[in-house]
Amino acid sequence: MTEYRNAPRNEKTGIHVADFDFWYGDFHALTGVTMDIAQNKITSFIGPSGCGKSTFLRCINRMNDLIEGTRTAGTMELDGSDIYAAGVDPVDLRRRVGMIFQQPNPFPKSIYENVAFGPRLQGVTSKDDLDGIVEESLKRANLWKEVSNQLDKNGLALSGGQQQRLCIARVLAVQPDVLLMDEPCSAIDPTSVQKVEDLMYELAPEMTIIIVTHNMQQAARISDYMAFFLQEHAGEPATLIEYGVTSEIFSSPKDQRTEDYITGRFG
Ligand SMILES: Nc1ncnc2c1ncn2[C@@H]1O[C@H](COP(=O)(O)OP(=O)(O)OP(=O)(O)O)[C@@H](O)[C@H]1O
Repeated sequence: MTEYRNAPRNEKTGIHVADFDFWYGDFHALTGVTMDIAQNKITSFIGPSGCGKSTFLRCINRMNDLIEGTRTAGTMELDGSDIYAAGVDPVDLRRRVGMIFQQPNPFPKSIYENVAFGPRLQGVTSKDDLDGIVEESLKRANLWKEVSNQLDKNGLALSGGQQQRLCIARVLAVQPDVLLMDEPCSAIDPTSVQKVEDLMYELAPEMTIIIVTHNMQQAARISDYMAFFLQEHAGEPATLIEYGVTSEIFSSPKDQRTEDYITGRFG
């Protein structure tokens, strides 16, 4: 293993991954991923289309379990506990490891109900407690000011950027340790992009954030660490090529393939 795929130095490890492989049925999508993802920092996953970024992201909260015939090999641990151990409840894992998708996907319910949904499932019943959680979550998602006087409005009636922040509020309401974001800004307007990026900065000190992005400028702006994935040959699994401090990868990539990608020579 090349040294530059190792853990960021002087950081606490949030997610430890070693020799991790993933298959969709017979299709071997990812191989040999080894990385320690820093706790309470922002890490971006970059790479050409189809190099397994989203697949790997979805392994972290076992979303791929929902796809028939998938399997994994290797180690993936959250705060030292095996994510794939027999006793792990994927629903509980997904509360700790929240996910935001490219297309905002609020429930067709009121803004209030969207945010209160998770806490209710966790057994919060008091109206005062729920009111408090809804307000706090919407504030943390930078949406409160825009919606505080219309909490009964259907979440789907909001703009795309507001819907995305509503989805973030919905995740924050159950107090996750990790936030996975799969191209969260690619379907929203530039002003909302700015708001989501501001929000990521604000949240990072208290949670581990991982973002898949095709936007190099965004990766450079927001991420502390960056991981470059590549499927080098068609039909062969993709893998992690280079991983490290974002500014260092941009200024002096150690692998020629990383350099070729970030300078726009392919992908
Ligand atoms: N549900 C699935 N079943 C079978 N193969 C899949 C499935 N989802 C993705 N794949 C395949 O796994 C590989 C990795 O796909 P993935 O979506 O993880 O890549 P990506 O890097 O996130 O791509 P993009 O940047 O285009 O979103 C691709 O070859 C893709 O076709």
